[in-house]
Amino acid sequence: MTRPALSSAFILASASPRRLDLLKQIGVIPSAVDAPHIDEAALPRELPAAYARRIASEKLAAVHPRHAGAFVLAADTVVALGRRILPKAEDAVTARRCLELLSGRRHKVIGGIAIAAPSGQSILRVVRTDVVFKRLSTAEIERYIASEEWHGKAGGYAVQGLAAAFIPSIAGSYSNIVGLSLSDVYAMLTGLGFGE
Ligand SMILES: Cc1cn([C@H]2C[C@H](O)[C@@H](COP(=O)(O)OP(=O)(O)OP(=O)(O)O)O2)c(=O)[nH]c1=O
Repeated sequence: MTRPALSSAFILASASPRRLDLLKQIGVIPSAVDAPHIDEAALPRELPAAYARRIASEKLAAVHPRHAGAFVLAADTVVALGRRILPKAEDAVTARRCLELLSGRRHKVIGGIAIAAPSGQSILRVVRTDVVFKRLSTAEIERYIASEEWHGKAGGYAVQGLAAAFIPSIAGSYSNIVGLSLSDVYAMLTGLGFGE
């Protein structure tokens, strides 16, 4: 099946290959990728949704000025256990700690999406997906750690890989967990006149 490509200049302000693939899935082919470099530390007592919104908007603000006249999209994915923001796993110790916390529990994946239009107008959305993890044995956690699939992932897992075996139910957008809720991106882009 060929997907019709939508045509305005579109900058993806994200280094995430997942986000690039997700956009391609709905026929949005970025003309360029320009990754933001910002401080992603949470503020004291900052709640997960406020954090996702702030970071997505700061990523957009870091990249947008370099691309006047284009659509620019930035996003952030946060794994939240109650009021607690889990880290992006960059090492095995962090990934193991995340999996131990998620084991046998329900958590939220919160996606912040920020898009600027050539008109200068910009919009922000926060999208929530509920994810249930089965109880994980120590052996399951160690096998998952050995897979390295947790690397660079919020909350230390990737639903699009082996971790799918640990997730009996999801409520809400699946693509939001992977990195970008596609129905929300589509609604935001069409609302801003993209592809007209
Ligand atoms: C929970 C989960 C997260 N992830 C990924 C999506 C994001 O790439 C990453 C969260 O980190 P982000 O900070 O949202 O994004 P990033 O650092 O990859 O890219 P950039 O800041 O340049 O936009 O975790 C998955 O791929 N699968 C999952 O199931």
